[in-house]
Amino acid sequence: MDLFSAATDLQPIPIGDGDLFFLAQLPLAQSNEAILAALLDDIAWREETIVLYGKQHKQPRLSAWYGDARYTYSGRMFHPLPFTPLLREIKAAVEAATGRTYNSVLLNLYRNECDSMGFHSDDERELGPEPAIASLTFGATRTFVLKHKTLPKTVKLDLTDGSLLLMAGALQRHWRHGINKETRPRGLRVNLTFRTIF
Ligand SMILES: O=C(O)CCC(=O)C(=O)O
Ligand SMILES: [Fe+2]
Repeated sequence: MDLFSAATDLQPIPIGDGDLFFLAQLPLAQSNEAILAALLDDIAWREETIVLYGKQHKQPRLSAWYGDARYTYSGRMFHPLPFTPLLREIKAAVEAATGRTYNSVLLNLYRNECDSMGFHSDDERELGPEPAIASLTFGATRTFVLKHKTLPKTVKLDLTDGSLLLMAGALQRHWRHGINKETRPRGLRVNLTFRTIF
């Protein structure tokens, strides 16, 4: 093994109770900056509202859903928009790197340090018992936090521009994950999670 060159394929992160893999830079046909700019332009970003204890809240981020399948998320039915050519191109690169196929993608736009995602498992029935979820990041680095459901274990990963994280196996069964708000200024970040919906 060449210890001095950066990995070009997914490397396992030994976490236990599930499978986690990381690649610092997914090989892509365009620069990260060009893809980020195109995603900001192309994607139909929406500010969704969620109802918590009968009260409406704006989600602390923008989101969009593209794919071939219908999907329920937080009890709501989402009708995905059809994949754009850019999303198909990115999906092909993610499929090549992960050796799996996907039929939908959830995109999240974190506008600044105040945007976040609460702790959750991507364990909806439609994703199957051991879902493979491939998470691709463009723009600002944010810390991805995993918390074990029954053990006092927390794992933190910096998801940097162009990086790919693959969650698979029993991970969603045993761990929750989320993105916390930050106190120091953060620029804009786009994250794409590719999934297969059955
Ligand atoms: O933004 C991230 O890195 C996490 C996204 C996520 O967990 C999800 O879309 O389910
Ligand atoms: Fe998630």
